[in-house]
Amino acid sequence: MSNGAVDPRKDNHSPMAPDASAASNSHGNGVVPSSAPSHLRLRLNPNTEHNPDRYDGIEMEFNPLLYSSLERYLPSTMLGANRSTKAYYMRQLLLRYAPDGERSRVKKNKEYKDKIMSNYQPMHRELYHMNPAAFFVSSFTKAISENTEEAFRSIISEPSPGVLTFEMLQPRFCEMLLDEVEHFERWVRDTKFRIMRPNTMNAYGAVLDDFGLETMLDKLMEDFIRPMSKIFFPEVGGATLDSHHGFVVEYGTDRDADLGFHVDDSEVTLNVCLGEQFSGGELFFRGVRCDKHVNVESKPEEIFDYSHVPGRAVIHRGRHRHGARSTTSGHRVNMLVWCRSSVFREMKKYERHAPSWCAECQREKKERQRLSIAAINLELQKRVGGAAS
Ligand SMILES: O=C(O)CCC(=O)C(=O)O
Ligand SMILES: [Fe+2]
Repeated sequence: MSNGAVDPRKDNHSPMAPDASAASNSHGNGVVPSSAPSHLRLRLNPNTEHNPDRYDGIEMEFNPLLYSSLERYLPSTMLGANRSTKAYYMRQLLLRYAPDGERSRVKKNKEYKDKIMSNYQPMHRELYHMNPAAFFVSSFTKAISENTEEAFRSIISEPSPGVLTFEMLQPRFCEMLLDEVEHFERWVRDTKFRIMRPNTMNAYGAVLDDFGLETMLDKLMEDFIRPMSKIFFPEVGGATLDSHHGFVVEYGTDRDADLGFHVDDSEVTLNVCLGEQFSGGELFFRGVRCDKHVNVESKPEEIFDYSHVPGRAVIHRGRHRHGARSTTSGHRVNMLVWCRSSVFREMKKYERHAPSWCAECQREKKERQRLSIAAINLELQKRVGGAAS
């Protein structure tokens, strides 16, 4: 991103956790007074003479236009309040309806998928059922069947802490998936179907779950990603991954060029390069951070660049800040599986301690310990000095 801040990357289809930038903005604008408006009622008819405020620039979950429209329904005593106060009250009101909103979002998504599934004819049907012997290289399936840290370590390299890479996909699988994605995109163009892109930061790419690959990717998560995450990322819910968002991203001169600095909406991300010929497109990593520290600068030892190789996978925590440099020639396609743990997300809400996986929280904790040990030493020296004199 141009201002250097980290973008919490979201997909369009899953419930949104409060993201770092929205949280800091709403506090920064002073939008959140201390008490909730339990008594707030709207007028039955709008006050058409009232000229509502504009709500652009206040980052909250609902569209600014919705706030402007709703403002005319506020009780007359509220109309003279400042913009932040009005926005706060309207947001509380809208949130009361959020569960319904969520239900209708899920329903719409199902309708969207059903429409694709009943019209799209897959090209390679064998992709839609997990077949480890045909999909994966033998070193990977062997390590998975042994399922020990030692077996995984024998195929993995960890060029920077928390960034694990290994050979994963057979060239034939990569080719077939590339064909399938192209075939799907051709169908989208021919039928003028309006597709949803994988997330908020890509203009190209496709959601694999939307055109039939959801069950296969669920199996990929359960039987292949989770066993590794359980060993290497237990502190972010690696053992309890239970849902995923699977998609492909596409880069090149006639596609997206690069991808800004961000964190994923995942606990663990699997990123595998499918091909084809390209130069550039390196992933750059900048350390793991919690919401509070997402924009804290990186330490030199956290700076790491990785060059994609077709068939090779990278697996990392979703909160490991990263981005992709420009693909300067050719065409690069990567498959991503953002894996989530509902248990981890629920427990995070009640967590009081600094998370063990945030490098900055751990640095702060060590600094506090260092200062308190120094203070104790100083006090001891004073006492010893006092006793001696
Ligand atoms: O282009 C890449 O390899 C990175 C993609 C990525 O980080 C993402 O889609 O979340
Ligand atoms: Fe990412």
